Amino acid sequence: MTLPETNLNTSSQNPFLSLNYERAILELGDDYYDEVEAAEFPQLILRWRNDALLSRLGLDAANVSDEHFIEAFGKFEVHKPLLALRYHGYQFGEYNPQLGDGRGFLYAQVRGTDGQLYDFGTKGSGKTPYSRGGDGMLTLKGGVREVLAAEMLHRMGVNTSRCLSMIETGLDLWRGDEPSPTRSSVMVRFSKSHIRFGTFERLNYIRRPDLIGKLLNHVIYIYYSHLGAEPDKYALFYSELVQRVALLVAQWMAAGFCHAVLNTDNMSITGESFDYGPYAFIPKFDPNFTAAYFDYYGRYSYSNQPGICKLNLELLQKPLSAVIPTADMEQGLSQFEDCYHAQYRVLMLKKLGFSNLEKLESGEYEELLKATLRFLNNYPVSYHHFFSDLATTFSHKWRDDASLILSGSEITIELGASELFLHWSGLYHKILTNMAPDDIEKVGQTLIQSNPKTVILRPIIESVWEPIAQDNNWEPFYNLIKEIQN
Ligand SMILES: Nc1ncnc2c1ncn2[C@@H]1O[C@H](COP(=O)(O)OP(=O)(O)OP(=O)(O)O)[C@@H](O)[C@H]1O
Ligand SMILES: [Mg+2]
Repeated sequence: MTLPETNLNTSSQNPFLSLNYERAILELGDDYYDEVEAAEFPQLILRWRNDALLSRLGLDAANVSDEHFIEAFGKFEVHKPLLALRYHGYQFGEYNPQLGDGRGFLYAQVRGTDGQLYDFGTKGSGKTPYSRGGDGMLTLKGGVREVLAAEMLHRMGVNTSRCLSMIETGLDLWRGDEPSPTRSSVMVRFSKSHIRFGTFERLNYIRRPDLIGKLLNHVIYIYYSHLGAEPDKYALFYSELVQRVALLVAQWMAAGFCHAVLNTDNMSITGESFDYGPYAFIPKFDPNFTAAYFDYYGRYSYSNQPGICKLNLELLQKPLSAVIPTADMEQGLSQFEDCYHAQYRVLMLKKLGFSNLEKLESGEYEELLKATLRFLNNYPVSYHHFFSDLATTFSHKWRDDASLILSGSEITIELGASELFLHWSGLYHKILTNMAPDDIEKVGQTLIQSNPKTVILRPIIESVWEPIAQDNNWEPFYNLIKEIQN
Protein backbone atom coordinates (compact mmCIF):
# COMPACT_ATOMS: atom_id res chain seq x y z
CA MET A 1 0.00 0.00 0.00
CA THR A 2 1.33 3.44 -0.92
CA LEU A 3 1.48 5.95 1.88
CA PRO A 4 -0.13 9.32 1.25
CA GLU A 5 2.16 11.96 -0.08
CA THR A 6 1.47 15.64 -0.06
CA ASN A 7 4.68 17.02 -1.52
CA LEU A 8 4.57 15.97 -5.12
CA ASN A 9 5.59 18.02 -8.17
CA THR A 10 3.66 21.04 -7.09
CA SER A 11 4.76 24.60 -6.45
CA SER A 12 5.79 24.58 -2.81
CA GLN A 13 3.51 27.54 -2.04
CA ASN A 14 0.32 25.82 -3.13
CA PRO A 15 -2.02 26.34 -0.15
CA PHE A 16 -3.76 23.05 -0.93
CA LEU A 17 -0.53 21.33 0.16
CA SER A 18 -0.99 22.43 3.73
CA LEU A 19 -4.52 21.20 4.40
CA ASN A 20 -5.26 18.90 7.32
CA TYR A 21 -5.23 15.70 5.29
CA GLU A 22 -6.35 12.50 6.97
CA ARG A 23 -6.32 9.00 5.61
CA ALA A 24 -9.42 7.46 7.10
CA ILE A 25 -10.42 5.33 4.09
CA LEU A 26 -6.82 4.48 3.20
CA GLU A 27 -6.32 3.05 6.68
CA LEU A 28 -9.38 0.84 6.32
CA GLY A 29 -7.34 -1.20 3.88
CA ASP A 30 -7.46 -2.10 0.23
CA ASP A 31 -10.55 -4.30 0.43
CA TYR A 32 -12.51 -1.11 -0.12
CA TYR A 33 -10.73 0.55 -3.04
CA ASP A 34 -8.21 0.32 -5.87
CA GLU A 35 -5.35 2.73 -6.31
CA VAL A 36 -5.65 4.47 -9.68
CA GLU A 37 -4.00 7.18 -11.77
CA ALA A 38 -5.70 10.34 -12.96
CA ALA A 39 -6.06 10.99 -16.69
CA GLU A 40 -3.73 13.52 -18.27
CA PHE A 41 -5.79 16.12 -20.07
CA PRO A 42 -4.86 18.08 -23.22
CA GLN A 43 -6.04 21.33 -21.66
CA LEU A 44 -6.96 22.62 -18.19
CA ILE A 45 -9.10 25.74 -17.91
CA LEU A 46 -10.57 26.57 -14.53
CA ARG A 47 -14.27 27.32 -15.02
CA TRP A 48 -15.50 27.31 -11.44
CA ARG A 49 -13.81 27.67 -8.07
CA ASN A 50 -16.00 27.61 -5.00
CA ASP A 51 -14.33 30.23 -2.83
CA ALA A 52 -17.18 29.99 -0.34
CA LEU A 53 -15.78 26.60 0.76
CA LEU A 54 -12.18 27.70 1.26
CA SER A 55 -12.64 29.17 4.73
CA ARG A 56 -13.95 25.76 5.87
CA LEU A 57 -10.57 24.41 4.79
CA GLY A 58 -8.76 27.14 6.72
CA LEU A 59 -7.75 28.95 3.53
CA ASP A 60 -8.06 32.58 2.51
CA ALA A 61 -9.34 32.81 -1.07
CA ALA A 62 -6.99 35.74 -1.71
CA ASN A 63 -4.01 33.41 -1.27
CA VAL A 64 -5.30 30.73 -3.60
CA SER A 65 -4.63 31.31 -7.29
CA ASP A 66 -6.37 29.68 -10.23
CA GLU A 67 -3.07 27.89 -10.94
CA HIS A 68 -3.19 26.39 -7.44
CA PHE A 69 -6.66 25.04 -8.22
CA ILE A 70 -5.43 23.58 -11.50
CA GLU A 71 -2.40 21.91 -9.90
CA ALA A 72 -4.56 20.44 -7.17
CA PHE A 73 -7.79 19.60 -8.98
CA GLY A 74 -6.84 19.23 -12.65
CA LYS A 75 -3.39 17.64 -12.38
CA PHE A 76 -4.05 16.05 -8.98
CA GLU A 77 -0.54 16.84 -7.89
CA VAL A 78 -0.92 17.71 -4.24
CA HIS A 79 -2.03 14.41 -2.81
CA LYS A 80 -1.66 10.68 -3.48
CA PRO A 81 -2.74 7.86 -3.62
CA LEU A 82 -5.97 8.21 -5.58
CA LEU A 83 -8.56 5.65 -4.55
CA ALA A 84 -11.33 4.34 -6.81
CA LEU A 85 -13.90 3.21 -4.27
CA ARG A 86 -15.62 -0.15 -4.68
CA TYR A 87 -19.40 -0.36 -4.55
CA HIS A 88 -22.41 -2.09 -6.07
CA GLY A 89 -26.02 -0.98 -6.05
CA TYR A 90 -29.67 -1.50 -6.94
CA GLN A 91 -30.30 0.44 -10.14
CA PHE A 92 -33.95 0.87 -11.07
CA GLY A 93 -34.70 -2.12 -8.87
CA GLU A 94 -32.06 -4.47 -10.34
CA TYR A 95 -28.95 -5.42 -8.43
CA ASN A 96 -25.81 -4.38 -10.33
CA PRO A 97 -22.52 -5.90 -9.15
CA GLN A 98 -20.55 -4.07 -11.86
CA LEU A 99 -20.33 -0.63 -10.34
CA GLY A 100 -17.66 1.31 -8.45
CA ASP A 101 -15.95 4.63 -9.16
CA GLY A 102 -15.77 4.31 -12.94
CA ARG A 103 -14.97 7.95 -13.67
CA GLY A 104 -13.86 9.25 -10.31
CA PHE A 105 -11.79 8.56 -7.23
CA LEU A 106 -11.43 9.67 -3.66
CA TYR A 107 -8.71 12.27 -4.03
CA ALA A 108 -8.27 13.16 -0.38
CA GLN A 109 -9.94 13.53 2.99
CA VAL A 110 -9.53 16.76 4.89
CA ARG A 111 -10.48 17.90 8.38
CA GLY A 112 -12.41 21.17 8.12
CA THR A 113 -12.13 24.09 10.51
CA ASP A 114 -15.56 23.00 11.81
CA GLY A 115 -14.02 19.72 13.01
CA GLN A 116 -15.79 17.59 10.35
CA LEU A 117 -14.02 15.27 7.96
CA TYR A 118 -14.66 16.05 4.27
CA ASP A 119 -14.04 14.09 1.08
CA PHE A 120 -12.64 15.52 -2.12
CA GLY A 121 -14.13 13.15 -4.68
CA THR A 122 -13.65 13.54 -8.41
CA LYS A 123 -15.96 13.07 -11.37
CA GLY A 124 -14.58 12.85 -14.91
CA SER A 125 -10.97 12.12 -13.91
CA GLY A 126 -10.34 9.12 -16.15
CA LYS A 127 -10.79 5.38 -16.42
CA THR A 128 -10.57 2.99 -13.49
CA PRO A 129 -11.10 -0.77 -13.13
CA TYR A 130 -14.83 0.09 -12.83
CA SER A 131 -15.26 2.06 -16.06
CA ARG A 132 -16.71 -0.92 -17.95
CA GLY A 133 -17.20 0.42 -21.49
CA GLY A 134 -17.22 4.07 -20.39
CA ASP A 135 -14.62 6.73 -21.14
CA GLY A 136 -14.16 7.81 -17.51
CA MET A 137 -15.14 11.37 -18.39
CA LEU A 138 -17.73 13.99 -17.47
CA THR A 139 -19.20 16.36 -20.02
CA LEU A 140 -18.78 20.08 -19.47
CA LYS A 141 -22.55 20.43 -19.42
CA GLY A 142 -22.73 17.68 -16.80
CA GLY A 143 -20.21 19.63 -14.69
CA VAL A 144 -22.13 22.88 -15.12
CA ARG A 145 -25.38 21.17 -14.12
CA GLU A 146 -23.88 19.56 -11.00
CA VAL A 147 -22.32 22.87 -9.85
CA LEU A 148 -25.67 24.62 -10.25
CA ALA A 149 -27.74 21.92 -8.53
CA ALA A 150 -25.47 21.83 -5.50
CA GLU A 151 -25.40 25.61 -5.08
CA MET A 152 -29.17 25.85 -5.53
CA LEU A 153 -29.93 23.09 -3.05
CA HIS A 154 -27.49 24.56 -0.57
CA ARG A 155 -29.28 27.92 -0.82
CA MET A 156 -32.56 26.11 -0.21
CA GLY A 157 -31.28 24.55 3.00
CA VAL A 158 -30.86 21.02 1.65
CA ASN A 159 -28.11 18.86 3.16
CA THR A 160 -25.99 18.60 0.04
CA SER A 161 -22.50 18.04 -1.30
CA ARG A 162 -20.99 21.05 -3.11
CA CYS A 163 -18.58 21.37 -6.00
CA LEU A 164 -15.19 22.71 -5.03
CA SER A 165 -13.95 23.12 -8.59
CA MET A 166 -14.82 22.45 -12.19
CA ILE A 167 -12.12 22.48 -14.84
CA GLU A 168 -12.60 22.19 -18.59
CA THR A 169 -10.32 19.46 -19.94
CA GLY A 170 -10.23 19.91 -23.73
CA LEU A 171 -11.58 16.55 -24.90
CA ASP A 172 -14.34 15.78 -27.37
CA LEU A 173 -16.85 13.40 -25.83
CA TRP A 174 -19.66 11.46 -27.45
CA ARG A 175 -22.92 11.15 -25.59
CA GLY A 176 -26.38 9.99 -26.61
CA ASP A 177 -28.10 12.70 -24.56
CA GLU A 178 -26.07 15.75 -25.67
CA PRO A 179 -25.28 17.08 -29.15
CA SER A 180 -21.89 15.49 -29.81
CA PRO A 181 -18.97 15.91 -29.88
CA THR A 182 -19.42 17.74 -26.61
CA ARG A 183 -16.89 19.38 -24.30
CA SER A 184 -15.37 17.71 -21.22
CA SER A 185 -14.70 18.66 -17.60
CA VAL A 186 -13.36 17.31 -14.36
CA MET A 187 -15.11 18.21 -11.16
CA VAL A 188 -14.08 17.93 -7.53
CA ARG A 189 -16.90 17.30 -5.11
CA PHE A 190 -16.72 18.45 -1.52
CA SER A 191 -18.86 16.09 0.52
CA LYS A 192 -19.16 14.45 3.91
CA SER A 193 -18.54 10.99 2.55
CA HIS A 194 -18.55 8.89 -0.59
CA ILE A 195 -19.52 5.76 1.34
CA ARG A 196 -22.78 4.70 -0.28
CA PHE A 197 -25.51 2.22 0.66
CA GLY A 198 -24.03 0.27 -2.27
CA THR A 199 -20.63 0.13 -0.55
CA PHE A 200 -22.25 -2.15 2.06
CA GLU A 201 -24.28 -4.03 -0.53
CA ARG A 202 -21.11 -5.08 -2.34
CA LEU A 203 -19.63 -6.50 0.87
CA ASN A 204 -22.75 -8.58 1.38
CA TYR A 205 -22.59 -9.79 -2.24
CA ILE A 206 -18.99 -10.95 -1.81
CA ARG A 207 -19.93 -12.52 1.56
CA ARG A 208 -17.62 -10.54 3.79
CA PRO A 209 -19.54 -9.81 7.01
CA ASP A 210 -16.19 -9.02 8.65
CA LEU A 211 -15.68 -6.13 6.23
CA ILE A 212 -19.24 -4.94 6.83
CA GLY A 213 -18.56 -4.76 10.58
CA LYS A 214 -15.30 -2.93 10.04
CA LEU A 215 -16.88 -0.39 7.69
CA LEU A 216 -19.83 0.15 10.00
CA ASN A 217 -17.54 0.85 12.94
CA HIS A 218 -15.67 3.30 10.74
CA VAL A 219 -18.91 5.07 9.72
CA ILE A 220 -20.10 5.36 13.31
CA TYR A 221 -16.68 6.49 14.54
CA ILE A 222 -16.46 9.30 11.98
CA TYR A 223 -20.00 10.29 10.99
CA TYR A 224 -22.08 9.27 14.02
CA SER A 225 -19.42 9.81 16.67
CA HIS A 226 -21.95 10.85 19.35
CA LEU A 227 -23.20 7.23 19.29
CA GLY A 228 -19.77 5.65 19.70
CA ALA A 229 -20.05 5.02 23.45
CA GLU A 230 -23.65 3.76 23.44
CA PRO A 231 -24.10 0.05 24.20
CA ASP A 232 -26.69 -0.23 21.39
CA LYS A 233 -24.82 2.03 18.99
CA TYR A 234 -25.59 -0.11 15.92
CA ALA A 235 -29.36 0.03 16.32
CA LEU A 236 -29.13 3.73 17.13
CA PHE A 237 -27.01 4.30 14.04
CA TYR A 238 -29.61 2.74 11.75
CA SER A 239 -32.41 4.61 13.43
CA GLU A 240 -30.56 7.92 13.00
CA LEU A 241 -29.78 7.13 9.37
CA VAL A 242 -33.52 6.60 8.80
CA GLN A 243 -34.19 9.99 10.33
CA ARG A 244 -31.45 11.72 8.35
CA VAL A 245 -32.74 10.25 5.08
CA ALA A 246 -36.34 11.17 5.96
CA LEU A 247 -35.20 14.74 6.59
CA LEU A 248 -33.26 14.84 3.32
CA VAL A 249 -36.26 13.67 1.27
CA ALA A 250 -38.47 16.21 3.04
CA GLN A 251 -35.94 18.87 2.05
CA TRP A 252 -35.98 17.74 -1.60
CA MET A 253 -39.77 17.65 -1.68
CA ALA A 254 -40.18 21.11 -0.17
CA ALA A 255 -37.50 22.46 -2.53
CA GLY A 256 -39.47 20.99 -5.45
CA PHE A 257 -36.46 18.89 -6.42
CA CYS A 258 -36.53 15.63 -8.31
CA HIS A 259 -33.18 13.83 -7.97
CA ALA A 260 -34.00 11.44 -10.81
CA VAL A 261 -31.59 8.55 -10.10
CA LEU A 262 -32.23 7.27 -6.59
CA ASN A 263 -30.27 4.05 -7.02
CA THR A 264 -28.64 2.73 -3.85
CA ASP A 265 -25.19 3.69 -5.19
CA ASN A 266 -26.37 7.31 -5.10
CA MET A 267 -27.45 7.19 -1.44
CA SER A 268 -24.86 8.45 1.05
CA ILE A 269 -24.42 6.72 4.40
CA THR A 270 -24.34 10.17 6.02
CA GLY A 271 -27.77 11.15 4.67
CA GLU A 272 -26.30 13.84 2.41
CA SER A 273 -27.58 14.49 -1.10
CA PHE A 274 -25.18 14.10 -4.06
CA ASP A 275 -24.76 13.04 -7.71
CA TYR A 276 -26.71 15.53 -9.79
CA GLY A 277 -27.19 13.99 -13.21
CA PRO A 278 -30.56 14.29 -14.98
CA TYR A 279 -32.23 16.01 -11.99
CA ALA A 280 -34.85 18.75 -12.35
CA PHE A 281 -36.62 21.29 -10.21
CA ILE A 282 -40.33 20.79 -10.84
CA PRO A 283 -41.87 23.39 -13.15
CA LYS A 284 -45.20 22.94 -11.39
CA PHE A 285 -46.47 20.82 -8.51
CA ASP A 286 -47.05 17.53 -10.29
CA PRO A 287 -46.72 14.35 -8.23
CA ASN A 288 -45.97 12.33 -11.39
CA PHE A 289 -43.21 14.59 -12.66
CA THR A 290 -40.25 12.44 -13.76
CA ALA A 291 -36.87 13.98 -14.53
CA ALA A 292 -34.83 11.29 -16.31
CA TYR A 293 -35.80 10.50 -19.91
CA PHE A 294 -34.77 6.87 -19.30
CA ASP A 295 -37.05 6.48 -16.25
CA TYR A 296 -39.80 4.97 -18.41
CA TYR A 297 -42.11 3.92 -15.59
CA GLY A 298 -41.67 6.96 -13.34
CA ARG A 299 -39.96 4.89 -10.65
CA TYR A 300 -38.08 7.95 -9.38
CA SER A 301 -40.85 10.49 -9.99
CA TYR A 302 -41.15 13.51 -7.70
CA SER A 303 -43.76 12.01 -5.38
CA ASN A 304 -42.17 8.54 -5.34
CA GLN A 305 -39.02 9.88 -3.69
CA PRO A 306 -40.04 9.28 -0.06
CA GLY A 307 -41.19 5.72 -0.80
CA ILE A 308 -38.08 4.90 -2.82
CA CYS A 309 -35.76 6.21 -0.12
CA LYS A 310 -37.61 4.10 2.42
CA LEU A 311 -37.20 1.08 0.15
CA ASN A 312 -33.48 1.82 -0.19
CA LEU A 313 -33.19 1.96 3.60
CA GLU A 314 -34.98 -1.39 3.77
CA LEU A 315 -32.61 -2.91 1.19
CA LEU A 316 -29.69 -1.73 3.28
CA GLN A 317 -30.92 -3.93 6.13
CA LYS A 318 -29.67 -6.97 4.23
CA PRO A 319 -25.95 -6.16 4.50
CA LEU A 320 -26.30 -4.47 7.87
CA SER A 321 -27.97 -7.57 9.34
CA ALA A 322 -24.44 -8.98 9.57
CA VAL A 323 -24.10 -6.67 12.59
CA ILE A 324 -27.47 -5.17 13.56
CA PRO A 325 -30.46 -7.30 14.69
CA THR A 326 -33.20 -7.11 12.05
CA ALA A 327 -35.88 -6.40 14.65
CA ASP A 328 -33.97 -3.27 15.72
CA MET A 329 -33.76 -2.09 12.13
CA GLU A 330 -37.46 -2.76 11.53
CA GLN A 331 -38.20 -0.66 14.59
CA GLY A 332 -35.94 2.12 13.24
CA LEU A 333 -37.50 2.01 9.78
CA SER A 334 -41.02 2.18 11.21
CA GLN A 335 -40.30 5.80 12.14
CA PHE A 336 -39.65 6.83 8.53
CA GLU A 337 -43.13 8.06 7.55
CA ASP A 338 -43.83 9.99 10.74
CA CYS A 339 -40.43 11.57 10.61
CA TYR A 340 -40.78 12.47 6.92
CA HIS A 341 -44.26 13.97 7.31
CA ALA A 342 -43.29 15.99 10.39
CA GLN A 343 -40.23 17.43 8.62
CA TYR A 344 -42.07 18.10 5.36
CA ARG A 345 -44.79 19.94 7.27
CA VAL A 346 -42.28 22.15 9.08
CA LEU A 347 -40.43 22.97 5.86
CA MET A 348 -43.58 23.72 3.86
CA LEU A 349 -44.97 25.95 6.59
CA LYS A 350 -41.64 27.78 6.52
CA LYS A 351 -42.06 28.29 2.79
CA LEU A 352 -45.44 29.82 3.65
CA GLY A 353 -43.71 32.11 6.14
CA PHE A 354 -44.43 30.37 9.41
CA SER A 355 -41.59 29.24 11.61
CA ASN A 356 -42.95 29.42 15.13
CA LEU A 357 -42.87 25.72 15.86
CA GLU A 358 -44.99 25.92 19.02
CA LYS A 359 -47.95 27.39 17.19
CA LEU A 360 -47.68 25.28 14.07
CA GLU A 361 -49.36 22.33 15.76
CA SER A 362 -52.77 23.98 15.49
CA GLY A 363 -55.28 22.68 12.94
CA GLU A 364 -55.48 25.88 10.92
CA TYR A 365 -51.92 25.38 9.71
CA GLU A 366 -52.71 21.83 8.67
CA GLU A 367 -55.69 23.11 6.73
CA LEU A 368 -53.59 25.80 5.07
CA LEU A 369 -50.95 23.31 4.01
CA LYS A 370 -53.55 20.99 2.47
CA ALA A 371 -55.21 23.90 0.68
CA THR A 372 -51.82 25.06 -0.65
CA LEU A 373 -51.02 21.68 -2.16
CA ARG A 374 -54.53 21.31 -3.58
CA PHE A 375 -54.30 24.73 -5.19
CA LEU A 376 -50.82 24.11 -6.62
CA ASN A 377 -51.86 20.70 -7.91
CA ASN A 378 -55.01 21.91 -9.62
CA TYR A 379 -53.97 25.15 -11.24
CA PRO A 380 -51.28 25.82 -13.83
CA VAL A 381 -49.17 27.78 -11.38
CA SER A 382 -45.40 27.48 -11.22
CA TYR A 383 -44.43 25.91 -7.88
CA HIS A 384 -41.43 28.19 -7.45
CA HIS A 385 -43.06 31.38 -8.70
CA PHE A 386 -45.91 30.89 -6.29
CA PHE A 387 -43.54 30.84 -3.31
CA SER A 388 -41.14 33.48 -4.59
CA ASP A 389 -44.06 35.83 -5.38
CA LEU A 390 -45.40 35.21 -1.90
CA ALA A 391 -42.01 36.28 -0.56
CA THR A 392 -41.45 39.31 -2.79
CA THR A 393 -44.98 40.75 -2.62
CA PHE A 394 -45.62 40.07 1.08
CA SER A 395 -46.99 43.05 3.00
CA HIS A 396 -48.23 43.53 6.56
CA LYS A 397 -51.36 45.00 4.94
CA TRP A 398 -52.38 41.44 4.03
CA ARG A 399 -53.41 41.15 7.65
CA ASP A 400 -56.13 43.74 7.19
CA ASP A 401 -57.41 42.83 3.76
CA ALA A 402 -57.46 39.31 2.30
CA SER A 403 -57.97 40.67 -1.22
CA LEU A 404 -54.47 42.14 -1.14
CA ILE A 405 -52.82 38.73 -0.73
CA LEU A 406 -50.62 38.10 -3.77
CA SER A 407 -52.44 40.98 -5.50
CA GLY A 408 -49.15 42.21 -6.97
CA SER A 409 -48.43 38.84 -8.54
CA GLU A 410 -49.17 37.43 -11.99
CA ILE A 411 -50.73 34.47 -10.22
CA THR A 412 -53.73 36.51 -9.08
CA ILE A 413 -54.07 38.28 -12.41
CA GLU A 414 -54.68 34.89 -13.95
CA LEU A 415 -56.39 33.07 -11.09
CA GLY A 416 -57.54 35.71 -8.64
CA ALA A 417 -61.17 34.75 -8.81
CA SER A 418 -60.70 31.01 -8.75
CA GLU A 419 -62.44 29.23 -5.93
CA LEU A 420 -59.41 27.29 -4.74
CA PHE A 421 -57.28 30.42 -4.64
CA LEU A 422 -59.91 32.35 -2.69
CA HIS A 423 -60.23 29.48 -0.24
CA TRP A 424 -56.44 29.38 0.15
CA SER A 425 -56.06 33.16 0.60
CA GLY A 426 -58.93 33.15 3.13
CA LEU A 427 -57.08 30.58 5.25
CA TYR A 428 -53.80 32.49 4.91
CA HIS A 429 -55.52 35.71 5.94
CA LYS A 430 -57.14 34.08 8.96
CA ILE A 431 -53.74 33.01 10.29
CA LEU A 432 -52.31 36.49 9.77
CA THR A 433 -55.20 38.17 11.56
CA ASN A 434 -54.40 36.16 14.70
CA MET A 435 -50.79 37.34 14.72
CA ALA A 436 -49.08 40.14 16.63
CA PRO A 437 -47.33 42.84 14.51
CA ASP A 438 -43.87 41.50 15.48
CA ASP A 439 -44.83 38.05 14.27
CA ILE A 440 -46.06 39.49 10.97
CA GLU A 441 -42.64 40.98 10.37
CA LYS A 442 -41.10 37.60 11.05
CA VAL A 443 -43.39 36.07 8.39
CA GLY A 444 -41.89 38.43 5.80
CA GLN A 445 -38.35 37.46 6.81
CA THR A 446 -39.11 33.73 6.84
CA LEU A 447 -40.65 33.97 3.37
CA ILE A 448 -37.56 35.67 1.95
CA GLN A 449 -35.22 33.20 3.64
CA SER A 450 -37.16 30.12 2.54
CA ASN A 451 -37.97 31.07 -1.05
CA PRO A 452 -35.14 32.17 -3.34
CA LYS A 453 -36.17 34.47 -6.17
CA THR A 454 -34.34 32.34 -8.71
CA VAL A 455 -34.77 28.60 -8.96
CA ILE A 456 -32.87 26.79 -11.70
CA LEU A 457 -35.71 25.35 -13.73
CA ARG A 458 -34.47 23.61 -16.87
CA PRO A 459 -34.99 26.56 -19.26
CA ILE A 460 -32.83 28.68 -16.94
CA ILE A 461 -30.02 26.12 -16.99
CA GLU A 462 -30.29 25.93 -20.78
CA SER A 463 -30.20 29.73 -20.99
CA VAL A 464 -26.77 29.81 -19.32
CA TRP A 465 -25.52 26.72 -21.14
CA GLU A 466 -26.35 28.16 -24.61
CA PRO A 467 -23.86 31.09 -24.40
CA ILE A 468 -21.17 28.69 -23.14
CA ALA A 469 -21.83 26.25 -25.98
CA GLN A 470 -22.20 28.94 -28.68
CA ASP A 471 -19.69 31.65 -27.72
CA ASN A 472 -17.77 30.30 -24.74
CA ASN A 473 -19.46 33.08 -22.77
CA TRP A 474 -19.44 32.18 -19.08
CA GLU A 475 -20.87 35.44 -17.72
CA PRO A 476 -24.52 34.27 -17.58
CA PHE A 477 -23.40 31.15 -15.65
CA TYR A 478 -21.44 33.19 -13.09
CA ASN A 479 -24.30 35.68 -12.79
CA LEU A 480 -26.77 32.87 -12.20
CA ILE A 481 -24.64 31.49 -9.38
CA LYS A 482 -24.54 34.95 -7.80
CA GLU A 483 -28.32 35.22 -8.13
CA ILE A 484 -28.78 31.78 -6.57
CA GLN A 485 -26.59 32.69 -3.62
CA ASN A 486 -28.61 35.83 -2.90
N1 LIG B 1 -18.43 8.04 -18.62
C1 LIG B 1 -18.28 7.06 -17.75
N2 LIG B 1 -17.18 6.28 -17.76
C2 LIG B 1 -17.01 5.27 -16.89
N3 LIG B 1 -17.91 4.95 -15.94
C3 LIG B 1 -19.02 5.69 -15.87
C4 LIG B 1 -19.27 6.77 -16.76
N4 LIG B 1 -20.47 7.32 -16.43
C5 LIG B 1 -20.94 6.62 -15.39
N5 LIG B 1 -20.09 5.64 -15.04
C6 LIG B 1 -20.26 4.66 -13.97
O1 LIG B 1 -21.60 4.21 -13.97
C7 LIG B 1 -22.09 4.07 -12.63
C8 LIG B 1 -23.30 4.91 -12.38
O2 LIG B 1 -23.04 6.25 -12.73
P1 LIG B 1 -23.55 7.50 -11.97
O3 LIG B 1 -23.77 8.52 -13.02
O4 LIG B 1 -24.60 7.22 -10.98
O5 LIG B 1 -22.25 7.79 -11.04
P2 LIG B 1 -21.35 8.95 -11.26
O6 LIG B 1 -22.26 10.04 -11.53
O7 LIG B 1 -20.30 8.65 -12.27
O8 LIG B 1 -20.60 9.19 -9.88
P3 LIG B 1 -21.23 9.82 -8.55
O9 LIG B 1 -22.27 8.85 -8.09
O10 LIG B 1 -20.06 9.91 -7.65
O11 LIG B 1 -21.81 11.16 -8.90
C9 LIG B 1 -20.91 4.40 -11.74
O12 LIG B 1 -20.24 3.21 -11.46
C10 LIG B 1 -20.08 5.30 -12.61
O13 LIG B 1 -18.72 5.32 -12.23
MG1 LIG C 1 -23.68 7.96 -9.10
